[in-house]
Amino acid sequence: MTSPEGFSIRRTRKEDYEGVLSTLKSLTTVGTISRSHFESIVSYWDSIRLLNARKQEGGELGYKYNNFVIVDDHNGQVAATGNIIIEQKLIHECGLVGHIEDISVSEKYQGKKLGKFLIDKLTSVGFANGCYKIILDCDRKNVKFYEKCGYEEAGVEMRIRSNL
Ligand SMILES: CC(=O)SCCNC(=O)CCNC(=O)[C@H](O)C(C)(C)COP(=O)(O)OP(=O)(O)OC[C@H]1O[C@@H](n2cnc3c(N)ncnc32)[C@H](O)[C@@H]1OP(=O)(O)O
Repeated sequence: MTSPEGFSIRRTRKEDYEGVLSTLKSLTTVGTISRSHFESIVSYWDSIRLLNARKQEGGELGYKYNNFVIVDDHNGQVAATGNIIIEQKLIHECGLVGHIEDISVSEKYQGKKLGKFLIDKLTSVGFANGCYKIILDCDRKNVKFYEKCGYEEAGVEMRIRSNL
C-alpha cells in the first residue's frame, strides 16, 4: 500500500503529543491531557502484545493497540489519526476481532483521501494480524465514507452512558 504523495503513515509515537490531540478535535472533545499522560498511554499501547504474536513479527504486527498517524512530510504535522484495537475472543476458535476507533482527519486535510488511506491501513493491519472481521460504530453521516472503504452496514449499535 503506497502513501498518498507527500504523506507517510506510522504507529503513533510519544513525540506526536500536540499533533494527535489537535487532530482529535475534529472528532470530539478531547479534554486536558498532559504530555506525560499521553506518553504513558503510548507506552502502554506499545507494551500490550497479542497472545500469539510471533517473535518474528516485528515492525507493525503483533500489537493489541494500533494507533496510527498520517504525517505531512512537508511540515511534520499530524494530518490524521486512528486506532484498531484487536480483541482476543474465545468464539470462532479463539478468533480475533478488530475494532476501529477514533478516526480523525484534521479539518485542513479533509477531502484529500487521507481518511480512506487511514482506514485501508488499519484494515490491513487487522487482517495481517489474523482478525476474522473488523467492526466500527459511526454516525449515519459517515456511512457513505465507510462504504467507500469497503465496509457494509451490519447490526445495530446499542449504548448506555454513565451518569458520572
Ligand atoms: C469509527 C469512527 O471513529 S467514526 C468517526 C469518523 N470521524 C469523524 O467524523 C471526524 C471528522 N471527520 C473526519 O475526520 C473525516 O472527514 C472523515 C474521516 C470522516 C473522512 O476523511 P477524509 O479524508 O475527509 O475523506 P476521504 O478524502 O478519504 O474520502 C474518501 C471518499 O469518501 C467520501 N466521503 C468522505 N466523507 C464523506 C461523508 N461524510 N459522506 C459521504 N462521502 C464521504 C469522499 O467524497 C471520497 O469519495 P471519492 O473516493 O468517491 O472521491
